Amino acid sequence: MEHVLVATHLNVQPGECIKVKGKIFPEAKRFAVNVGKDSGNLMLHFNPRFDSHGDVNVIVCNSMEDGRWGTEEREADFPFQQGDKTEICISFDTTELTVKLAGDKEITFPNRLGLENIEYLSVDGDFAIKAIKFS
Ligand SMILES: CCCO[C@@H]1O[C@H](CO)[C@@H](O[C@@H]2O[C@H](CO)[C@H](O)[C@H](OCc3cn(Cc4ccccc4)nn3)[C@H]2O)[C@H](O)[C@H]1NC(C)=O
Repeated sequence: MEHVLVATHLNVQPGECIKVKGKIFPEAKRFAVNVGKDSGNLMLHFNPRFDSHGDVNVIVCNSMEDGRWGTEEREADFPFQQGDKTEICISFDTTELTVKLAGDKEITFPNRLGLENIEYLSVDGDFAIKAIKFS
């Protein structure tokens, strides 16, 4: 997937929130929000798939360590629609990450890398960013 945005040299602390607001393309196949240390060390690859890799309307979450993917987790909820505006809020602590989604849905994912801060954010795929907010 092509990068829509890459932010580096961040210093997001546990309990702080990374808010990504934007619009999903009308014909979107997939998009991803990645947070971690750098492009090869991701605490979370958050990847909603509308129709990609044989997945239809599934959120795939994974981690990446030294360029190698971890074990995927697939979520039951899929609060996304092609063409819609959406906002996700990622926060973390030493044990897990929390992704707040529209409709008060929430997804958690283990902090497998045990990172104490987030230095890297990228947004990839069929998504037009409106705003990024660190709070
Ligand atoms: C059933 C046997 C094959 O399993 C499939 O294996 C595919 C290839 O690993 C899985 O698709 C990959 O899943 C990853 C998350 O686990 C990512 O979503 C992959 O796409 C995003 C992506 C990022 N990058 C950049 C990259 C790649 C390597 C190192 C550094 C950056 N390349 N592809 C995406 O290609 C796909 O989710 C997986 N499907 C299942 C059902 O397990």
